[in-house]
Amino acid sequence: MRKIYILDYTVDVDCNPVLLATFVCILLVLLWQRVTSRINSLPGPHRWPVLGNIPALAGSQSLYKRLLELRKDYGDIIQLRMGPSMNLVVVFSQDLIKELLVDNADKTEFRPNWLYVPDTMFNKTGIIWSNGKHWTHLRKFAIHALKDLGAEKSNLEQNIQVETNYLISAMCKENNVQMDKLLPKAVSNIISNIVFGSRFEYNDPDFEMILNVLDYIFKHAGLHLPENFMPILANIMPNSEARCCFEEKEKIDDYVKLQIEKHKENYNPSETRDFIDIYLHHLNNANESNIPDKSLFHMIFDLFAAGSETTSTTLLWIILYLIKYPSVQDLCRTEITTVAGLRQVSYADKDKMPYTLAVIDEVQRIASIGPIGLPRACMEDVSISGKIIPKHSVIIPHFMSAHYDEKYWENPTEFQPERFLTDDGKHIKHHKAFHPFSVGSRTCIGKNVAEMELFLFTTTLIQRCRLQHATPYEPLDMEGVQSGITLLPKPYKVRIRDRSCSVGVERQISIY
Ligand code: HEM
Repeated sequence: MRKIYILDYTVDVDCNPVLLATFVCILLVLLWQRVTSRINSLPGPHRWPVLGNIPALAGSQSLYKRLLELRKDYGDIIQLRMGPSMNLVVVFSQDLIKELLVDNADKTEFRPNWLYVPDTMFNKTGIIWSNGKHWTHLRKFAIHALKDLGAEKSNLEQNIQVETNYLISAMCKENNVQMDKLLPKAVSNIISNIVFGSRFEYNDPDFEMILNVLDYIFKHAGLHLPENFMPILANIMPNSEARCCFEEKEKIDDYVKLQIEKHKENYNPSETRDFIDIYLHHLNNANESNIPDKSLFHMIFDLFAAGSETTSTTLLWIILYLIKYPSVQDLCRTEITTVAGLRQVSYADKDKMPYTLAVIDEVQRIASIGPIGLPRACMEDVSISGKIIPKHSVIIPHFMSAHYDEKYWENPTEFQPERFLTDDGKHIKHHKAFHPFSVGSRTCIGKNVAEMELFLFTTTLIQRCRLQHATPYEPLDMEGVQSGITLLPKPYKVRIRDRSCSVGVERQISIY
């Protein structure tokens, strides 16, 4: 036995060098945790050695809910340690989220590109997961390209109208259609039109593959994956979900590469078919392009990843609320048919349909499909409400807490579309604490596209179909399940009556 002196600790240990080294390592980790927990004084649950607070979050199916439970104990800014060294700060309530993302936008607009899973998948080069000048260039480019392609003009509108017609005929064609499989197809076809200049048939095997991969990634690549905090697990865990995500994504990568090559082969500088053409024009025209070639490839994945699942999940929630509140559905239908009769609804009609818009907004608020935002990071200390969020923290704005903030919303747990209407009921009222598309310098670039899709899909569906709960003896569960990134409604069944057909064909659709 020998005496060992480490700082102020004195210990007797056996001289076996392996045991000695292990012992010293553990001691250093404990000391490190003790020192850093004193420096960082934000409240949070007890941290375990090495694992930190991973056990506090593990097993919780819905991360957003677990965080709300922790809020009750630790307040509106909580700090968690993920693994041995990653600091995670969760911020609740409208006032604090505004202070964080708007007042401190320049300090909190970063993505934490040390989070292993998204960092490996997005490779720091797309819009979603890049930072600095590269991100600014790509974001600007994509916003302009979406505008040029008609995100605010008739091109996009026509594509959405065509797709709503395909969707409704697919819904009404057979019994027991699975809506959670059909809606992502309709919505992804809008992105496909933007990016590739064409839509897919719903049974196209490439399309099925793209959607399956996106679905897998959305369900599995959330912040909850332990590989994010301990990358080594991706190599040693036999069924590492992170590794499966990387393998799945390669399938989309191969498809996108092929499409870019095809576009290059029949490229015509005087024609603009889609996003890929705009990019090729940019490469041809710029003397010195600030956007590297591989970025196109990553931007395309970003648009599919960010624009498909989010929109289709919102539509699943809208249908759920319409069957839960048939009188709301009737009011929408009266408004829609008064304005448009049986003709195709256009986006210009929206100014005359404030109630229907208010219903869409209220569903986005109450369902909060992105209950917690995509992770941000601060590259320097940020002070909010007198508390310091330490440099290099991963920051999570809890958007659902803003959507239910009693300071800004009366009876926030109640579904009240009228709260989004002006007193005379003729216009939409804007609310400070409403952030379905986030706030600050990193807000969603697809907001205009998404709003047009939500309006045209919802109005056309209500205009053409009567939607009813197919199993009214079973209560509808309005609480969602967080599936990776988004909050999905629990399974429900809808009876759908096609109003455009005089005999009124009835079908049943399911949302699993
Ligand atoms: C209802 C549908 C949608 C919702 C709820 C939604 C919501 C969001 C949210 C919450 C963010 C995170 C912003 C942040 O970090 O603070 C985001 C980012 C983003 N969204 Fe959307 N989105 C939707 C549709 C779309 C569509 C249709 C597109 C593409 C056409 C799109 C493209 C993007 C991109 C590229 C980003 C990353 C922005 C950046 O990091 O700079 N989104 N979206």
